[in-house]
Amino acid sequence: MSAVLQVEGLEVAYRTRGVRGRSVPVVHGVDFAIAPGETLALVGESGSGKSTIGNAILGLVPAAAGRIEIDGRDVTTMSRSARRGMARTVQAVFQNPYGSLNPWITVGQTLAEPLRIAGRSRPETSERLRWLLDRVYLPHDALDRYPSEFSGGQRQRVAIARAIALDPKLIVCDEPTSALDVLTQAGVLSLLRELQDELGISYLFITHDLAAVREFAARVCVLERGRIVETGRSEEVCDNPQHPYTRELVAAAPVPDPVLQRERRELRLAAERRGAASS
Ligand SMILES: Nc1ncnc2c1ncn2[C@@H]1O[C@H](COP(=O)(O)OP(=O)(O)OP(=O)(O)O)[C@@H](O)[C@H]1O
Repeated sequence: MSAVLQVEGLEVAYRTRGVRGRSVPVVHGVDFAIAPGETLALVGESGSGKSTIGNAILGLVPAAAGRIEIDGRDVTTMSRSARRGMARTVQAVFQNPYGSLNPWITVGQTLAEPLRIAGRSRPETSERLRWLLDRVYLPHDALDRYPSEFSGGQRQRVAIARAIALDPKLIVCDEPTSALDVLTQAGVLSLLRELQDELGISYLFITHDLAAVREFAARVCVLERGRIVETGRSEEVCDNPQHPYTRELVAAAPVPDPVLQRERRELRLAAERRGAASS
């Protein structure tokens, strides 16, 4: 099966400020691929270039050299408008659910925006909004509420709903749980996995958290100063006591997110009641 994402010889450099600004390379000849429905984790110390690679894939920073093929199309050579069109295929979930949602618009407006840009009709949009909320276990009345009325985990679920609105093939998850408490982290990861099983999405999972990698990703690339120094199955990298990164690993059993569990239960009961009433 052909890869959803193929990165070859990727180089990224940032320009320093000022009139004598020079180019500082931070990603050096990175290669990796992600298959349909697969999760690949990108781990490495702070500053090793993980987010820069994610941002290059999302078109937020330019590639200095190399290819980034998404769904068979090299996005590094695309025009801006063609690149914007790729938003249907590749989406992102970022670390901070407090900052990534516009606080001035309702959840309904947030989720409707990509659908409006994609030209969906009003009836299609309202049906899709309800479908999205069901997928992330939020009640339909969430549509009229503002981000400030939700917990961090619930906001991250809104961000996930927005990311899946247009059926993307790939989601770049850049530290999607690191701003959340431990209980909520496991809930968000289990939701991402559930969506992967249902919708076949691929994830590039950028993280420091090896326990999460072990739980969530089949393969992992270890990045050091902008270079991939190791690629392997996550159990090989995470369970190897000799590996320098395993020192960080806390053997954390997945912990259920109590809020997500309660909401799932309530929604299930409500659906059962509706079913009983209509039969
Ligand atoms: N906008 C920018 N302008 C200039 N340099 C940058 C910029 N963003 C990142 N860098 C530099 O690029 C290098 C890689 O940063 P990046 O954020 O990709 O690393 P990271 O592995 O994601 O780190 P962290 O885990 O802390 O998020 C670092 O040296 C960083 O200082």
